[in-house]
Amino acid sequence: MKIFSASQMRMADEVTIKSEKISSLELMERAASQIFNLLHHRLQGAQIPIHVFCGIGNNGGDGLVISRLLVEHGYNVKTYIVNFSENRSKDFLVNYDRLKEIAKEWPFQIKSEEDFPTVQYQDMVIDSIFGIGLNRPLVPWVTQLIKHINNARCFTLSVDIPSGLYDYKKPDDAEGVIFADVTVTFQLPKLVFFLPQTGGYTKEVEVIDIGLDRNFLHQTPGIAELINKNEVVPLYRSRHKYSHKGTFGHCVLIGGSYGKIGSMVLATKAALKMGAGLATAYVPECGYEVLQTTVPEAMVITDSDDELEEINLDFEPSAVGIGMGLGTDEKTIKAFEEFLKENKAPMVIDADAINCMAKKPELLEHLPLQTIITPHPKELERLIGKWEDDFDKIRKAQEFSAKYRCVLVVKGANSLIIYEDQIYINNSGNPGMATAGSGDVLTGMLTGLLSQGYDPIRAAVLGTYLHGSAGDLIAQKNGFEALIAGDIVNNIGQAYLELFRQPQQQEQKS
Ligand SMILES: NC(=O)C1=CN([C@@H]2O[C@H](COP(=O)(O)OP(=O)(O)OC[C@H]3O[C@@H](n4cnc5c(N)ncnc54)[C@H](OP(=O)(O)O)[C@@H]3O)[C@@H](O)[C@H]2O)[C@@H](O)CC1
Ligand SMILES: [K+]
Repeated sequence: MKIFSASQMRMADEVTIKSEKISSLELMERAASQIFNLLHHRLQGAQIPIHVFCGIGNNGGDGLVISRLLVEHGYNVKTYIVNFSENRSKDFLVNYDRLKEIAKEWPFQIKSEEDFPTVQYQDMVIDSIFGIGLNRPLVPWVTQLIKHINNARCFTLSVDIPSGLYDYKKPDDAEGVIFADVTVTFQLPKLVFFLPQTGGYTKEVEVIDIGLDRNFLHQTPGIAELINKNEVVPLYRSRHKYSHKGTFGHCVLIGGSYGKIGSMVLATKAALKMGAGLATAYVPECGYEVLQTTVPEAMVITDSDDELEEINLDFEPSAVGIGMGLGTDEKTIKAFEEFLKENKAPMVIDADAINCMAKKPELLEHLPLQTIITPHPKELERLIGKWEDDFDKIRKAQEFSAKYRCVLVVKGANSLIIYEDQIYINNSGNPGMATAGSGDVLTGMLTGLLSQGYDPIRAAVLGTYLHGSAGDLIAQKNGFEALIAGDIVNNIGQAYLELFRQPQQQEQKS
């Protein structure tokens, strides 16, 4: 599913108004009535106090429509106008008058802290203060109002985006943003819902289709693509009856050092479980017996005793995964450099191989085109330097990717796959996957896909999704805490099957 910027959303709005020959007011009515329907369906007329906080722009206008419909259906509603500006939008004003016509109680004006209403824990709040139009810091009393609403800790529904969130940078005050239980957002999800610094402002996201112009949505490239099942199914390549193990390549996993051979066991097994035809593990001598015993399907080549000092392969691999438990000893860096100069096969670079490159950036010059690099945030920082906020991080990662023509898989709650100006946001996975060895499994999985001839961007997107999906299958059975990396490997088969099990519901998960 595409993600648009605020200006693209505004453009979609305008195009729809022209192509459908409807007014912006009608579009607002259509969008906001859908939120009302959702609420009505769940509340079934319950008489809990509902506080609707409306700004003075179109997000506020949406709030006024919801208020009116709630009043018309006999709900216990209080409407507030948050007067942060005199510049009221046209459609706000029309809906303001419409509400006044039918409501017994006129909207209450909030102009300063003295006007703040009491909101109780058992009440409900509809947050329609700011939408995607927020473009500068809030005046202090509006920040206070947001904190006042948050303090009530009552059920809060944000319209389109939690108020106080920009769609292009982190908030000025981390506490000056509505903490929403659910955000009902129009037509397409917003990037902020999936980034570590801002994703936590809403527990759930529901995307509602408000019928914006299909052609425009289809033809306009988004700023990012959210990856759910629907997006990855077309990436899967089915197998032919007459294929043989040579068809699926012979990959090599390189890494391991004394005490860190387990990472290689996980990665090697994962590559095979993903469908690589053959896999060789290249490890120091100390890893030989461990690998032969725990992954009998793999072949093993060994180097010196406790860490790698040389990488000499006696075959041309179809793909390489390197870095798990590798260490960053000078001799290992040298071996890695020599290997990079020789190697032509597609690669996945992880963990200590990333740290080796951070120590010796010249290594980056030798990467094969579209090498996949899979850093966690600390490793990423070693590659691209510090960032201001998540948006700056993405920009810097894009520049890095363009400079070295590499695919970055930035690991996190929603891993980002970045290739030059393309951004994919993985939407599978869960907090249980923040566990030792989870990254080693991912590297093995991506190597397994490259081995079968998947191109690197497809491999990165499909592999990251399946990794998260395998984790989700475990969490459904065992919960988050007991999830360990070996279970992810064991569920790769189920994750493949899950791709084709049932069509996905039109529902978003944040
Ligand atoms: N896209 C669609 O298809 C549809 C969109 N719809 C809805 O429209 C919403 C966007 O509405 P919006 O553009 O009127 O902006 P909104 O967020 O209400 O802000 C209001 C104005 O406040 C101002 N302002 C900004 N920052 C400020 C600050 N710190 N302190 C004070 N003032 C500040 C700024 O105006 P400025 O003063 O800069 O001229 C801004 O314009 C969207 O989220 C969705 O809910 C639906 O109705 C239908 C379909
Ligand atoms: K809002």
